[in-house]
Amino acid sequence: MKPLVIKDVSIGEGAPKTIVSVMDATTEGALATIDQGLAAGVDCFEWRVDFSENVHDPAAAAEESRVLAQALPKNPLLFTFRSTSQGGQLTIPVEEYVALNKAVIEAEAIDMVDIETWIGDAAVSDLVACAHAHGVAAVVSYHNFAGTPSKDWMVALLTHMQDLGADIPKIAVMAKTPADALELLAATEEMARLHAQGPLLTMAMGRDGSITRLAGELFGSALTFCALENASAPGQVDVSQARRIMADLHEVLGK
Ligand SMILES: O=C1C[C@@](O)(C(=O)O)C[C@@H](O)[C@@H]1O
Repeated sequence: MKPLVIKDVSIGEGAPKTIVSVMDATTEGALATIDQGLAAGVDCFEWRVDFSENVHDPAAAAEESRVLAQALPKNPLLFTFRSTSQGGQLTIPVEEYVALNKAVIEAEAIDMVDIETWIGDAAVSDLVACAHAHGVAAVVSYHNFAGTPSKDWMVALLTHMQDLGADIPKIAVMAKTPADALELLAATEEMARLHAQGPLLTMAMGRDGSITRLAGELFGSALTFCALENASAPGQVDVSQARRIMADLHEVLGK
């Protein structure tokens, strides 16, 4: 598996890299969150545009992406519109979703873009091609808040995302039992060992899934979403605690 190097961060090498969500309505608020994250040693930032006052204005969102990227000369910036069914704040028609993502990609300020699978393979491929044409890495994502599908189903989905051109295939499922966490880890391990061409991003949400957010170095998940002040999904671990635990695990694994 080849690491994905973006700015000063090598994703897929060593301990998983931390990422926190920026969930502010205004640019000033987002910049303050980024400052707070940088001070806490966060590696990557996810701008959750579904919280932004610019969400219905692609040109304003593109401009905001430039301002946020300027605050991050060394750390990757992921752009995400998260739909309601996937755990986000609102839902927009696919055409509006594609137009918003294209406007921000074409501004060439962001480093990665999150593309939700529910929009369908044709729209996913269209956005992946647009991202690659502008030097932006594609994270193709799937969320399931109802439960954890079988290992084989998750491996098939991760493989399909990769076939669609994803630089980072990503799945988040809900763990209701510790066995669900094991299922997600087994899918991640199998995908990493047999099929992955680059880094993966997988997690089980909820209290019983938290362990999957910390153990990625061994099982094959290269990035982990953490809580800065507020969590953006259930089961996220505080970023300082996650960094400590993952640094300790990295040391143990190196022995
Ligand atoms: O896709 C993800 C992962 C996530 O849902 C989590 O479970 O940590 C949090 C979201 O902000 C992010 O967009």
